[in-house]
Amino acid sequence: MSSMIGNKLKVSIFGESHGGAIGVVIDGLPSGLEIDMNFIESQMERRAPGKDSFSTARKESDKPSVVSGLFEGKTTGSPLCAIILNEDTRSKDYSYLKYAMRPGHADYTGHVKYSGFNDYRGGGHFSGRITAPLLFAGALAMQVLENYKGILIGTRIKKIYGIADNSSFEENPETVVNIRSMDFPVIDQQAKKLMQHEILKAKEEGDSVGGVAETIILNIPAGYGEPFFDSVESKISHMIFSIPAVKGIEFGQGFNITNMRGSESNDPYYTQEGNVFLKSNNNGGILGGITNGMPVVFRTAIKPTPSISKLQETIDVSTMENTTLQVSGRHDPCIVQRAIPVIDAAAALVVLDLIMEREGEIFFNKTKGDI
Ligand SMILES: Cc1cc2nc3c(=O)[nH]c(=O)nc-3n(C[C@H](O)[C@H](O)[C@H](O)COP(=O)(O)O)c2cc1C
Ligand SMILES: C=C(O[C@@H]1CC(C(=O)O)=C[C@@H](OP(=O)(O)O)[C@H]1O)C(=O)O
Repeated sequence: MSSMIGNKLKVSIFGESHGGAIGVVIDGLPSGLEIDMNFIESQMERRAPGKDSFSTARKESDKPSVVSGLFEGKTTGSPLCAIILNEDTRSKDYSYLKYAMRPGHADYTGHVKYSGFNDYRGGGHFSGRITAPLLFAGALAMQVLENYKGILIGTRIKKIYGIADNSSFEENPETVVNIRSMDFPVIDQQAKKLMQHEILKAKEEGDSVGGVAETIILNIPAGYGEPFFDSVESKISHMIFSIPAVKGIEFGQGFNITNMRGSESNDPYYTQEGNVFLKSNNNGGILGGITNGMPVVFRTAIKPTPSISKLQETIDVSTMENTTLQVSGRHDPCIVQRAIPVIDAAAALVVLDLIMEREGEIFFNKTKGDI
């Protein structure tokens, strides 16, 4: 199993949904970075389960406890470890799921790979719950990026089950920061109502829906990225595909760029007072795997929640017979709104790693001004 990601900034996550706790170890953080735990907690609250009728009924406080690497509000330079307790497990919901494989979840693939020794309760290490420690690490990275580099990240819901928010996601600091304060971050309020209606309708019918999230990374300077294999797109995609339920990612115009001619898709350059700008951003802020100074824009496709109470066909791996299954228990009828802060955080980890690859600690020492 590979539970570690990052080059200079290494993040390792651990735990299972129904175990004692889940957590994260962040290795490679420079010492002396000021960390505001209130900011991290506010991001974790955005993801926490059990808040409303659009999400799972499992209630977790998701209050992180830092056990190392932080002293008097500043990083010490040693591995920073945070733990989040699992307080509201109800493992009996999974008693019949030891052998009956949920279609769409990782039950069968996990069973095969780990020879049936995997903790299947609550999806174990495959659970969306494991995004809580990832979010902790990413929220820490987000505030370091904001405070030391002015880089801002925000994600909105672009689409839920065919209902699209067609208003533009303005590439400016106000929009990107404001979107983070919304519980259900849709810009067009009419579209928001229709999306919420679709979620509740699916829930009533014992079903689920998915959708698309759109992310903007603002104020990222030109020149970051390590082609060939550590291009910015590759690193972001690697990270985003680690989030359970993600099934696609596109940058800039994405697949739509194939409907354009080169004369339309090329982003023209111009210069003003010695600085270089681009007139459009069809390439999503990345060329040759390197940032070009425009906002990095990407969209993430999130599938409908696999655990649904509609009758489904499956197999029983103990008898190797065909069977049927209706999943009960507490599940998100839609994952998109809860994945939004996780995507912000995951993107922040990639950007911070890219900066550290290029600038190392010099960047922090320079900007801290105390060394
Ligand atoms: C925040 C979040 C919440 C999730 N909630 C649920 C859930 O309640 N029920 C469920 O079956 N899957 C849920 N998932 C998705 C599954 O964990 C995921 O589909 C499963 O691990 C299989 O991985 P894959 O879809 O990436 O192939 C959630 C994912 C995330 C990121
Ligand atoms: C607990 C969380 O979400 C869980 C993600 C999840 C899954 O299969 O991914 C299944 C459900 O777990 P349980 O059956 O234990 O309630 C969700 O509630 C969380 O995100 O913190």
